[in-house]
Amino acid sequence: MNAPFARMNGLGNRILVVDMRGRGDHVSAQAAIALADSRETAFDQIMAIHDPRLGGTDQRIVILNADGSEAGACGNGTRCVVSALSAETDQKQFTFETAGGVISAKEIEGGMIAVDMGVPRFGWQDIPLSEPFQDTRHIELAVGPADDPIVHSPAVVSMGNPHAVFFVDEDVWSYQLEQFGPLVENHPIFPERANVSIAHVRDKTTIDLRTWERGVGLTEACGSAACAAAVSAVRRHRTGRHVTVNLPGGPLDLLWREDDHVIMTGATEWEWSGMLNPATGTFRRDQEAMDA
Ligand SMILES: N[C@H](CCC[C@H](N)C(=O)O)C(=O)O
Repeated sequence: MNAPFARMNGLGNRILVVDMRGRGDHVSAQAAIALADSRETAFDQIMAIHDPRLGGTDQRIVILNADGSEAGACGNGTRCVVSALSAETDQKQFTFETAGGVISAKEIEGGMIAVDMGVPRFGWQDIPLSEPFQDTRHIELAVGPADDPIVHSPAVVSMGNPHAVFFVDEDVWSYQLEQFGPLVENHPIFPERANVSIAHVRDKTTIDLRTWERGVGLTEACGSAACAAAVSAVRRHRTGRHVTVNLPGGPLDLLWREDDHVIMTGATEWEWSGMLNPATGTFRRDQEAMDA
């Protein structure tokens, strides 16, 4: 039986929201890879909406990367899920179970969606790292020649998924992230791999950010990386707790509240809808979308 899906994006982060409610199966890794390979459905994350299984949650979300691996968090995709669900009913506030923990999100004015991404974790076992680093604000890791590294000493944090953030002095576009991103993603210090970002702090309230996503590659936007950069900048005394993070696809508003929760607010966009086979990834677009 085919499942309805929508192609959406959160600041250019390409998301397929698949409605798996009322069924027992899953979107397979094979289907994910097939959909990622097809030009029309090429995506960064699949957000599969399943029936809830934990009390107090509205839905369970299974998040898949383009390589078929599972992710514990996806901020941009979570906003797309809220936008899709709130279009169905009058409900504006949701609580989701994800592999990375329970998160809540709500639609606010102007179609913007705010996601409570939960509490960042900084312990080396939480990220996880393969070696005990006590101070995860800077870990010993450098890319390039030892005497003149291209980037070095990233801050590391788990936002439900692992992140390494290199703070740089130059413009983020002057770095070949596509070259060293995969090396850092797969470095043995990260036993579960990592999402890799370069961050440039413009001023106390503004960060520019580019991300190489684990299991995906370069993306227009990565919401959990924006959270990772914002909390890391605070830990390094570079910014205040409320910042704008500029991603290639647009800005996100980030607030690290005093109760430790990280609130990420931004836009989403619906592109088109269709039906897909969750086992194989074959799909068809709705006729009206094709005629449009
Ligand atoms: N695009 C996502 C994150 C994807 C995470 C994924 N690449 C991983 O952790 O494996 C976001 O907006 O937060």
